[in-house]
Amino acid sequence: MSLWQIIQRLLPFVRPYRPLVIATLLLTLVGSLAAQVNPFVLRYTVDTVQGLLDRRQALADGWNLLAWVSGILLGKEIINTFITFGQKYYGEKIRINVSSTLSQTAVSKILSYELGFFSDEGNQTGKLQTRIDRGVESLMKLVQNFFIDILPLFANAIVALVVMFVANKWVGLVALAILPVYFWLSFRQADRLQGVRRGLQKLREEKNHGIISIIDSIVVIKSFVREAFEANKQADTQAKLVNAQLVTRKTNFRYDGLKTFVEQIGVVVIIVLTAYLVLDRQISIGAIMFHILLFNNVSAPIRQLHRIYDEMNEALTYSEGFFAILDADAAIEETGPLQPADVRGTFDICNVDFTYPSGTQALHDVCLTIEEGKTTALVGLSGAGKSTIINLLCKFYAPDSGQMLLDGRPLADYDTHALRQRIGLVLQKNHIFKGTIEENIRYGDFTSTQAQIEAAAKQAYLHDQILDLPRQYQSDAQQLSGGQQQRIAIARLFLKNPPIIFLDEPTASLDAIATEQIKNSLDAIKQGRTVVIISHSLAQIVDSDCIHVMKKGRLVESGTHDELYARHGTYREIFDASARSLNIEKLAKTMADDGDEVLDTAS
Ligand SMILES: Nc1ncnc2c1ncn2[C@@H]1O[C@H](COP(=O)(O)OP(=O)(O)OP(=O)(O)O)[C@@H](O)[C@H]1O
Repeated sequence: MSLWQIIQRLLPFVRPYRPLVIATLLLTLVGSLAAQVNPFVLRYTVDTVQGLLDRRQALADGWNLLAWVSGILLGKEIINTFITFGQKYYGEKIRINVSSTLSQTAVSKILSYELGFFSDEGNQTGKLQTRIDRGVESLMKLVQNFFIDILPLFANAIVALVVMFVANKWVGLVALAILPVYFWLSFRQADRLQGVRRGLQKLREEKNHGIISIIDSIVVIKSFVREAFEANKQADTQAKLVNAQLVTRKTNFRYDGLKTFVEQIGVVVIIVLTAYLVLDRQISIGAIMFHILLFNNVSAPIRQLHRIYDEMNEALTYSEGFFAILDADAAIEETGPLQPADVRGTFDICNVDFTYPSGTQALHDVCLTIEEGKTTALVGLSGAGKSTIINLLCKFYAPDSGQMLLDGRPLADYDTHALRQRIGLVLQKNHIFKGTIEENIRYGDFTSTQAQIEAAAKQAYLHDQILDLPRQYQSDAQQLSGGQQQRIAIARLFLKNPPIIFLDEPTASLDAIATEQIKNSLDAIKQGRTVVIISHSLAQIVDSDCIHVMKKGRLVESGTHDELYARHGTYREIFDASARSLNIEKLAKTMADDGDEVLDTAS
């Protein structure tokens, strides 16, 4: 991306602040004119003092001059203070507002993207966050450089250069001759840093991703005593980062030294030249100070040139990554025109193939039907593709090929948001947001009253446990146990009250009593709704109306529990293995013995 392209991309974000931009530009112009007052005043003072000395009129006549000069310089400084304040404040105001709009735009964009966007390697947590943070930060530096640094400095430099030329063309030429060397050095410096900076960006993303994954997996790390291993992994990235940062600093220091040297050559040449011109009686003695001060006005911004150019290059690097996030239009979730006012919930999946963006083909030629108002179970070993089917039914992903119909209409034709409003999804692990229990349950329906929230918590068998907490519904939801968090997800489902329900291992993290309670609650809510349930616990699915059995991404069997059991196929294999793992014989014997005891006592 070129600087011009970035400026064009930034314009729509800056445009709402047009009056502020104009005010800043005007202040800049006035400020750069005011900055030239000092050399003029100094030249006048030196020449007048020299005249007084030549005419042997010393202090008595000098007071008047000093009073005028001090008045002009202090008056100019007072005006300058207001100009600088206005310029900086308006510049900052533009910067802060544009930064906030950019961040908000990135957040809104990300929320509109499909799940595949987040599984891309460059968009993992931490990496994405670094790209947004760094991108906005760099773009803001660009806005700051332009409105707060470059404009005033360069306006100053140009005005000073013109004044130098007007005063004496030879001095003006010396000042002008230094500039190309300075520019050339600054550009070379920035170019050398360009490659390193791209590397730095990647390393910073990697470092942040690494830290976030350490926090996410801290329990596993500690339980396997892998602290040293994880620290080493980070140390490797850190070492590369240190190396890249040192290269950057070394390059900077080398070029900064060279540039200061070139600048000092300019100062020396101007002193020698102006002294010669004074001795040759071409200019007054005050002109020496006049030109040195003006040259300072020219070289001050040029001294900043590399920093500004550098930051601009940084902005180029990081803004590419940032705008790539804003521009990922291909990742925007697809939607259709159909508003499912009254969905019945019959899903027909025909010859569906599906491959995740990572390249894993999870479904092969799957054909199945999910009937409205019935409970359908998906059964299969881990990785068989059960959750993938739910992902497709929720339109989180689109199939590679084949047809997916809801109530006879292509799923793709449905308005995605409206469709999801009618689907309740409970996963094995559900996200609990930072906030109170009440806020987390209300996520299911923002319009619900406290009474409705409590009713949902009661249905999820969570209400009594909440009442035992010191702050009850206002307690921090993230501090709840895994099973309690699961019940929050189920309470959200009750509150949402959707006609279609997808349950992916909904009771996996619950204890036996809670599993039974929740099963009863879910059995109640299932009535008259279309339910798809995935569970490794056969007790959850034996009484489903239809069971589809998946194996390695393919549908291998379908039928009721009795039909599939009798078939001696994959379902029977899974069933027998489950029974063995539960030690059913022993359990049955214990229950039978207990039954005998009860009978004996009765007789
Ligand atoms: N987000 C993803 N990106 C890439 N591959 C994925 C993703 N999710 C699942 N897969 C792959 O797709 C295949 C099917 O996974 P899926 O989660 O549908 O299986 P499952 O039957 O639900 O398994 P489990 O019972 O363990 O939850 C697996 O090989 C898995 O590795």
